[in-house]
Amino acid sequence: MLRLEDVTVAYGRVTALKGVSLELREGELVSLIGANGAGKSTALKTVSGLLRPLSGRITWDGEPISGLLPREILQRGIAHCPEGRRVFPHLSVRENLAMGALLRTDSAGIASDLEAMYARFPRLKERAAQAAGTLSGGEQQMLAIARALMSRPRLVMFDEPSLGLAPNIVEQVFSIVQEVRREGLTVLMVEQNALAALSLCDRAYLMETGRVVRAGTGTELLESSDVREAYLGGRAFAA
Ligand SMILES: Nc1ncnc2c1ncn2[C@@H]1O[C@H](COP(=O)(O)OP(=O)(O)OP(=O)(O)O)[C@@H](O)[C@H]1O
Repeated sequence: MLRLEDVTVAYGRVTALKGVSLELREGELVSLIGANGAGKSTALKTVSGLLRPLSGRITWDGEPISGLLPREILQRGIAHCPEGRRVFPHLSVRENLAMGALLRTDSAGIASDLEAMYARFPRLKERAAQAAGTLSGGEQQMLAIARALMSRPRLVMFDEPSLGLAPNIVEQVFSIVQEVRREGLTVLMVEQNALAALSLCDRAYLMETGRVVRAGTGTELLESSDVREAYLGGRAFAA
């Protein structure tokens, strides 16, 4: 469905992705893990058109998409739920959700999706008229997820959805990620919480300094001694 082949991306003289190749099949939940600065967020930003690769190819259903504008990528069904939520703080919850549907023209569909989001996230319904910047961190994360889903994507990319949230909220966020996937969406998730990311996913890629250094099923990576040492504090994984 999505394929990156030998993708290189630089910020000026800093090369953040050095020939990254990875793929997602329809309906999969794929995690991207690795230390700070490994290039995980850069990979997502490149897929969503915020950054342009210096070289390499990105294809979506076999069609090249590198070089397209972010809105063109969104129109093709790829939504990005960015790190740090990035809700529009001065807009209301409802307006933030509407922004997610900005490129859609099916007003009846938008209205019914809005109701579906309110049913899934009752807290957002209660706070529909409230400025998004006044929501708690957990509520803002729910809003960022709902906003991404309002575009009716086929692929949704979550960048560090659990970052800075209380443990009970983290659990909720991960259960939403799983729910979204069960509903048939394909998910690409960047996570610092490697244990959770590997436990939830079908497959995962481990990145180090701009390269993919390991790929496999979540279980394979959980069981690999170097992943355990580096990311799980050496703890054995009890299934
Ligand atoms: N706007 C930028 N300008 C210059 N260098 C950048 C910029 N954004 C990221 N980088 C560099 O690119 C590299 C990869 O960063 P990236 O944010 O993709 O890593 P990451 O794996 O997502 O890490 P984190 O978990 O800390 O977000 C890092 O060395 C980082 O310093």
